[in-house]
Amino acid sequence: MYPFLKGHGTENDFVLLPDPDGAVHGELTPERVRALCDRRAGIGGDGVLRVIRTAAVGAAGLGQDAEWFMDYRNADGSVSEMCGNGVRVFGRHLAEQGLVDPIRPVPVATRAGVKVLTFAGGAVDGEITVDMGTPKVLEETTVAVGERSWPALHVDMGNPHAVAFVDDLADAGPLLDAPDHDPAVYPAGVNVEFVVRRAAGHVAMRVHERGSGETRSCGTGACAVMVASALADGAARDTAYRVDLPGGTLRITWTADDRILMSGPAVVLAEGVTGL
Ligand SMILES: N[C@@H](CCC[C@H](N)C(=O)O)C(=O)O
Repeated sequence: MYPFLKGHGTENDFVLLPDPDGAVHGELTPERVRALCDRRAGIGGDGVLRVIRTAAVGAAGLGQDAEWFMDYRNADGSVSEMCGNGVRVFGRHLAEQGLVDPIRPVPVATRAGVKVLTFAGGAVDGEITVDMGTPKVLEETTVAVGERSWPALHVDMGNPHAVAFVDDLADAGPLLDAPDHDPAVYPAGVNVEFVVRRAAGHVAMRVHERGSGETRSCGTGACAVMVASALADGAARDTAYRVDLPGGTLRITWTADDRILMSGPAVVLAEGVTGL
């Protein structure tokens, strides 16, 4: 038996595995991740966040100036570079356990580099803002669902995203199957976002996540959507957008010095032990 917690950020939900010194899990296998994320036979989640000290990971280049490393896995057991909702939940867990001080900025190492978290008013249960770094805007591509296809913009937020503007979010249909994309452009797969405009500086989206299927929210996806929307609106840099998702709302700011800040809630709602 080993400890776990359950948390979510705008209903993008995760199983957290405290493993500070890397002694609990050893190699976290895809089979175990799938068992934990199973919504009927497991705890259930869109992904797993292993909470491990950077020093225990032993890999160079993860950001040795951050004490903690977010080891993120998708529900299908695959590894991803980054999870925007997950890193807020990860930070809240560390702060609630007294492992970091929420009064100060908290650096967290990820496979996409160090992300710095700020807790509004130093409170663990308030809004958390993540400095997501500089977005990379890459090529125009296409995504397709069934017979329909849309032009899309390839935005890299540390992990890959294809953002497509649609007339109606229902147009994207039930996103039960992975949208088709060009494997030459996305050799490691892609997260696909469908977006509609609501008002100036306000959009709504649905997402099909690589490795997890349709989820209620995706933090890196909301950042990619904001970048694509701001570029399309000619409003890039020094601007803020509200992004509505099925599971809640995130506020995304593109700063004058080309960084993306994502603000939203994080909840840790249960803890226990499991033998899965
Ligand atoms: N839900 C996450 C993204 C998780 C990783 C993604 N599915 C991928 O494979 O890149 C978020 O909030 O950013």
